[in-house]
Amino acid sequence: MAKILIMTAVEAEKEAVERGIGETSGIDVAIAGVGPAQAAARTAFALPKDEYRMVVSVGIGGGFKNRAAIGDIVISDRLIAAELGAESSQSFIPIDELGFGTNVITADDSSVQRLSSRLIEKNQRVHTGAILTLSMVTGTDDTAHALIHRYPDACAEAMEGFGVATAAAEQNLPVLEIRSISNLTGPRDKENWNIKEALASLEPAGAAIKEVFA
Ligand SMILES: O=C(O)c1cccc(C(=O)CC[C@H]2O[C@@H](n3cnc4c(=O)[nH]cnc43)[C@H](O)[C@@H]2O)c1
Repeated sequence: MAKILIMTAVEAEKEAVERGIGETSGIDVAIAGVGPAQAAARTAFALPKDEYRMVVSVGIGGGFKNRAAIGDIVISDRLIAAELGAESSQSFIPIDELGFGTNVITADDSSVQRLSSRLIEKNQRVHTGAILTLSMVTGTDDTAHALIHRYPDACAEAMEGFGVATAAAEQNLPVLEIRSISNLTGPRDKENWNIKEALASLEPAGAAIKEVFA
């Protein structure tokens, strides 16, 4: 049976996910690197190495205030390249409207729901919604508010999901993104990042991927 490919940005995320998965031959976890370009390139490089039926981008991320708190898990129903488009004096114009492709890749709804239910059974706090992919961590309330204004269903932001999804889509493979929240989006405040708690939440995420899909 074809396998599942999980892409994490860094080794610490990979190790956390692998602890949750335990022993299995049906899932490979690979390092995507940080940022959408490297994530797309590394995913495209990994996919021909085996036969895969699904790709999952997993890692820590920033939660939008009042939508996801530190330690919570967000599962994407839409993976969005939040900055892919053009700025105008009036508003942001997404690349779809410019006629050059899309900045939204949609996840399979039943996969999102099954994974969400499994994580709730594991007593995780779970949200489903859009996850934004950015090249720069949001560092002001103004930017966070502008992003929410542009994407009202956004729950979290990170830097790899749309890159991973773009490589998967090129192979007509379904994709999911799962983020455990390490920080809230807004003013840069490293003291309030809790990477340890977010990495701990990636373990049940890995276990749930295995139990639901593998
Ligand atoms: O600003 C710093 O000093 C700093 C220190 C440690 C890590 C960073 C990162 O930018 C990590 C980016 C990495 O983690 C994901 N991530 C986590 N939170 C966010 C966020 O609020 N916005 C975007 N990305 C986030 C991201 O996917 C990268 O893999 C900075």
